[in-house]
Amino acid sequence: MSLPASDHRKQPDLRTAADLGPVLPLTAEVIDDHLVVGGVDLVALAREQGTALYVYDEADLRDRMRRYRTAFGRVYPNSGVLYAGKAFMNKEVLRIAQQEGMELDVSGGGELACARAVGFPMNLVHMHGNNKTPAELREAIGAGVGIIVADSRIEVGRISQIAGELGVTQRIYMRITPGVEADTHEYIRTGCEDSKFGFTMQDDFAFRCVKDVMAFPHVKLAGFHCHIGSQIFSLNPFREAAQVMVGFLARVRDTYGLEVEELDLGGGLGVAYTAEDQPSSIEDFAQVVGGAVTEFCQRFELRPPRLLVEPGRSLVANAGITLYTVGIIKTLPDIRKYVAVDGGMSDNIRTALYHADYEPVIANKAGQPRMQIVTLCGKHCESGDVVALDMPLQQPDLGDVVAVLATGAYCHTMASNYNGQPRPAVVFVRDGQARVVTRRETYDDLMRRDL
Ligand SMILES: Cc1ncc(COP(=O)(O)O)c(C=O)c1O
Ligand SMILES: N[C@@H](CCCC[NH3+])C(=O)O
Repeated sequence: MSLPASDHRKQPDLRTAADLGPVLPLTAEVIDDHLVVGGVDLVALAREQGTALYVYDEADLRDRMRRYRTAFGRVYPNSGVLYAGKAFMNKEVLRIAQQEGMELDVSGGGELACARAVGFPMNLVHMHGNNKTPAELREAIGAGVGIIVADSRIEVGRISQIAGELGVTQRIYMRITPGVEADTHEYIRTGCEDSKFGFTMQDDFAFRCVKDVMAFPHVKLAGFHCHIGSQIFSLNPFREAAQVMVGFLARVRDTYGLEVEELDLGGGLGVAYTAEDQPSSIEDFAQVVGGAVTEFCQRFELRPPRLLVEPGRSLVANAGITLYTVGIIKTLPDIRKYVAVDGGMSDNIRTALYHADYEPVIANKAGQPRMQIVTLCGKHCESGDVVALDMPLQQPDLGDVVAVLATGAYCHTMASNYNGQPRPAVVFVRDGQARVVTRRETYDDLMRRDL
C-alpha cells in the first residue's frame, strides 16, 4: 500500500502552537519555546519518562465533566451524564469521573472490572455491547449494575434468565436505531438502519418487541436508548433523534400503558482535531438535546423522563497529547517528507483506520511557526502507519519532541502491541506536577500470557 499523493497545495502554517485554540488542552501554554501543560514542561517530561507517552491535562478533564453536568443541569434538571469509558479507560480517570459526579457507561466485562476495582458505585453503571457474552451479563447482573442496555430480543432473554438464576430483577433499556443519519465517518455512524447495533425501527420491529420485552419475568424495562454515531458536528441529528425517541416513548405509553422513567440519547458530540474544525460546544449540545426533549415531551404530552447522555470523546479527546521523539527524517523531493517517531499505529490507530487528522507540533520549538509540510509516520511495518498525513510542522531535527494534539480519545483504548511495541505510559499533569497513572508496558508484560 502507498499513501495518497502528498497534497502540495497545503500551505505552511504561520500559527504557533499557542494559536491552535480549541485543539489544545485547557492549561496549554508556550514558555521559552516549550509546550507546557498543567504547569509541566512537556519536553522535560518526555526526556524523564521516555516516549511515546500519553499526557493528560487533569484540569481539562475535570472542566469538561463539570461543564457537561452544569449545562445539562441547567437545561434539564432531571438529567445525568455518563462517561463513555471506551474513549479512555484507566483507574484514575474513573476516580476523577466519580469525583466529578459522572455516571459510567462500560462496554464489556473488562471495563466493568476496572469500574469495580475503583469502587465505582454499581448502580451508576450502565453496560453496553451488541453481543455481551453470557459470562459478561452474569458479571454485570451479579455486580448490581444499574442498567444493562439490551441490544436485541435474544439478549433480553439471556438477561432475564441470568437475573432469574441470581434471584434479581434487572433494570434494562432497549437500544433503538432511530434511523437518523449523522454526518460522520461511516465506520462510526451507528444510528442508521443498516447497523449491527440495537433494535431496528424498520417494519416497526422495535415497537413490536417492546411487548415481548415487557413480558420477560426478571427484567424491568426502565427506558430506551439510542446513539447515532460519533464525532458529529451538526446538532440537528441529535434533535431529530430526540424527536424520534420521544415519539416512540409516547407510543409505548399509549399502546402498552408503559411510561418509562428514562431516556438515554447516547454520546457523539464532535471535537476539534485540527485548527480548522469547528465542533459545537458542550453548552449548545445540552441546549439542543435538553431543549428538544422538553419540547417534544410537551408536544406528545409525555411526562419528561430522566434524560441521560453518554459522551466519551468530547470529555477526553482534547485533554490528551501524545509525545514522541523524532528518530528518522526522510526527504523525497517533490513527493513527501517523512518524519518518523517512536510510536505510531500501535498507540494511535485512528489515522490509519478513519483517515483522522491530527495537529503535530514540536514541543521544543512550540513558539515557532510550522513552515514545513510533513508526514509524521510511525515505526511499524506498514506503509499505512501514519499519525499525521501532510500536516504543517516546525523545521524538524533528530531528537525533537513531537506533541500530537487531541489524542485523548480512542488512542490509548485502541492501542496494540503490534511489532511487539510496549504500550505507552499515561501521565496526568496538574498544577506543575506529573504523575504516572498507567505505567509503560515492559517486554515481560508482552510475554506474561505465553506458556
Ligand atoms: C453506545 C455508545 N455510547 C456512547 C459512545 C460515546 O461516543 P462519543 O465518544 O462519540 O461521545 C459510543 C461511541 O460511539 C457508543 O457506542
Ligand atoms: N473508535 C472510534 C469511535 C467509536 C465509538 C464507539 N462507538 C473513534 O476512534 O473515533
